[in-house]
Amino acid sequence: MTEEIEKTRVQEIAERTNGSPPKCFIQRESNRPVLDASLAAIPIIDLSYEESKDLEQREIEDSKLRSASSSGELFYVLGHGIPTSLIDEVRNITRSFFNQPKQPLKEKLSYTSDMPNPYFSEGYETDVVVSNEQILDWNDKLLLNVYPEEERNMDLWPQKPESFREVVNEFNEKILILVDVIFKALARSLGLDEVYFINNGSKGRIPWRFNYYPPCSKPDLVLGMKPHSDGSSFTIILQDDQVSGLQVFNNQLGWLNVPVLPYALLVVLGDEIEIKTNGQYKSVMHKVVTNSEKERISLSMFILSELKNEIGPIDELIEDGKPKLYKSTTAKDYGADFFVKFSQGIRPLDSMRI
Ligand SMILES: O=C(O)CCC(=O)C(=O)O
Ligand SMILES: [Fe+2]
Repeated sequence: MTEEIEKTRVQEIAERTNGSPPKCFIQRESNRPVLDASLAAIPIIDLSYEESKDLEQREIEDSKLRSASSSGELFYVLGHGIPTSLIDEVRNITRSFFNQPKQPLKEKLSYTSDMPNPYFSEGYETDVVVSNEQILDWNDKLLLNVYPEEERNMDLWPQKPESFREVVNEFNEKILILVDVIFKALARSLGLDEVYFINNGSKGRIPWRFNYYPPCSKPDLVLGMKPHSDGSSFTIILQDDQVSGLQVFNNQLGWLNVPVLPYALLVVLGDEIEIKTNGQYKSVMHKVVTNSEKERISLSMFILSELKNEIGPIDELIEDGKPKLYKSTTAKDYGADFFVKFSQGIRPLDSMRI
């Protein structure tokens, strides 16, 4: 089955088996999800103050950001200036690519790359199988390098729905602005020059991952996505507007369900920011659970450094005799390491600690 999965997709298996997961998807007992976990209290940061002259309110929002980031919480952002109609369109093209109206598997498989990219796989994919012991995630994804434009591989961009490319371009323009706003707020909240991250290549690449989780008849035994933290500085996630599934790990309370907030965007800090801030800000552990009733979609946009850049603790943040807690590496080497470890459920960040 693990070999077969490379030629088919979870959606097809789910349809063939009526949502009943084959053995390679069944989690070991210790990793099985708690589906009725409590709801996480997610901070909501209003970005509309970021570019305004109301510095007092901006400081309030920055301190919420500082508090969430240093305690390993994810947060929602509102006041992001992206029209709700565009957000709806992004969800529509995502559903439409995977499922509505039903797209033949063969057509979708034509967007699978035959040249694997060691830093970030591209195209219509499911879990990369690196070992026979591996337990697979119950999801399919479409990965596209959206930014910078020179790195786009247009052969892998769906022709259907017809509006796909236009909607991605329009959303990308808004996301690029939002990324700057978030980077500035992060830098300010750390006491760094506002443009620190923007000017040193932290906004180097932004691959997008459209995720599709089919209904699963055994949600208590299977995971939509295994526990992980992202390799990015941060990831912006557009969640399904109706179906929840994302869970976040809280040190005191364990795994918690992330509530749906339809027109807010979720920000999840990743490994790059934890390394750069020498652990002051935390990369967030999260996973996805499935359900037996409804399919679920999401879109993750990973904000990653330029490949040639060094990722290591920032000098200004290790002054005052603070010890360096993380090694330095290049974004290229970290990406390659991440790619191999992610599929095996190993956290690459652990080998960066000194
Ligand atoms: O589906 C989600 O809500 C989260 C997906 C995720 O964690 C990822 O793409 O890295
Ligand atoms: Fe993630």
